[in-house]
Amino acid sequence: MRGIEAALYVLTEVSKGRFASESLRKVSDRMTEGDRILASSLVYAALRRQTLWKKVCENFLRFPFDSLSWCTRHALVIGAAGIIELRHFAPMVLVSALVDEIKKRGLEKEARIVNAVLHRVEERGKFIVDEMKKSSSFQDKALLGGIPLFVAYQWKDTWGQAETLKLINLFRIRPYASLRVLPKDHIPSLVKGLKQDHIYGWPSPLLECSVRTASFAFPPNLPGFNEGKVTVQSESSMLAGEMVTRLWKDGLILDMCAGRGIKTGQIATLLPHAKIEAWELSKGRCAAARRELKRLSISQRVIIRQGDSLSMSPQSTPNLVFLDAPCSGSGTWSRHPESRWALTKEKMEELVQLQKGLLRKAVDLVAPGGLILYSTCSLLRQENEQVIAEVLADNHNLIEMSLPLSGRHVRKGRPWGTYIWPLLPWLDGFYMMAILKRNQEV
Ligand SMILES: C[S@@+](CC[C@H](N)C(=O)[O-])C[C@H]1O[C@@H](n2cnc3c(N)ncnc32)[C@H](O)[C@@H]1O
Repeated sequence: MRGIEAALYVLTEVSKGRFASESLRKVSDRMTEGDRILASSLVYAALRRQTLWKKVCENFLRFPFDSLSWCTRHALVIGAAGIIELRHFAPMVLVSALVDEIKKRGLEKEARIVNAVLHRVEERGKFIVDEMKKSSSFQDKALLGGIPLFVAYQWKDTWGQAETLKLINLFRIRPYASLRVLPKDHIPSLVKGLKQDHIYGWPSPLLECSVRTASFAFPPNLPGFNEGKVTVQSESSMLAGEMVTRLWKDGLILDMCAGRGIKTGQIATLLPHAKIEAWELSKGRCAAARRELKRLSISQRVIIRQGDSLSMSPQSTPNLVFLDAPCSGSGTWSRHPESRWALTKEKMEELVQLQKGLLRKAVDLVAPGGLILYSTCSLLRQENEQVIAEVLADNHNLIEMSLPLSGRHVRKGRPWGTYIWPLLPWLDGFYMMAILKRNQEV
């Protein structure tokens, strides 16, 4: 498969709700190394600033962009991103390959449109983008940063314009992979093994069990991966798991949203004496979580259950509830740029209702005197402080417990909880709040 064909395929998969990285991985063994690099560069350049490329193309269209077929829209976005952002290959080679792809699908008229528009983008596109860079308009800055406008305005309301512009720029940092290494005495041999694979890795100054790499992709055959000693996980995610282990004293830990079991596995590895029950709605993720726990050799110690946490009953009353809530993922938008464009105001409202429902359920379930850790990988106040505010308003026996987090990457929520700011390539944006359910009603 050629790189340009693969890029079109991946954008089609993304529009069906799939992750770009997974879709790229699916076709990677059908490509040469050069085509793999080309496909991945085009896909990420296109996805990071999709609305910007659309806007540039609209300058040269006489009818609405959205009236074109999906495939043509993808070709235009890939073409504009490639021509303006990627300087290492000839634009006309890209344009003719994209035109051929559209022709192959029998869309002769749209192929002519792609050809005409992308030639104009080649002549004028860079100038249009340079003019936007000079503009002081907030809207242009959001477009250039690849942040959906309604989110940029919500951040502006929360953090103010100056902070929001800094945050938008942080989303241009290229994310790198960090590795959770447990037991941590495996770190030296991992670093050595990575070096043999030409990957630079070094122990993180932030977390004892983390190794940072300067690699974007998941390095296959990591030394220690099959034995469960190494797991790809962002440092913010590791911090959330670590907070659970710091809050635990005794009794059952209930993980309400286990996903693929990444944090569940971390918690169970760090707390060999804790009893853990983990729930997950999705059948596929539940199966992935079971595989993950097997890889870590801890399947015996964790009960994984598939079902809706809004209506479940755990086997006993938990002393600690971990609610790693489903969210917009806005803190991980550097890593998963496709999620930026999947979020709509309506989707956001649905998520907020779900988050409130799950948090209310956590409050009902946790033992008096017990704790809840609420976390999201979102930097949107609606999914964080506002969810907490509503649940706290209905339950006067709940209070915030402070978390042992400090450093330049830590920010206080307003007024509750703590944000991890995505200041470094290994840190996603995260929010966490520990809640104590007091023993007596007040
Ligand atoms: C943020 S992810 C969890 C990530 C996970 N803790 C990890 O570290 O891999 C949220 C998860 O909640 C699940 N979910 C959504 N609604 C749910 C519900 N009502 N009950 C249980 N799980 C739910 C989603 O399928 C998703 O896997």
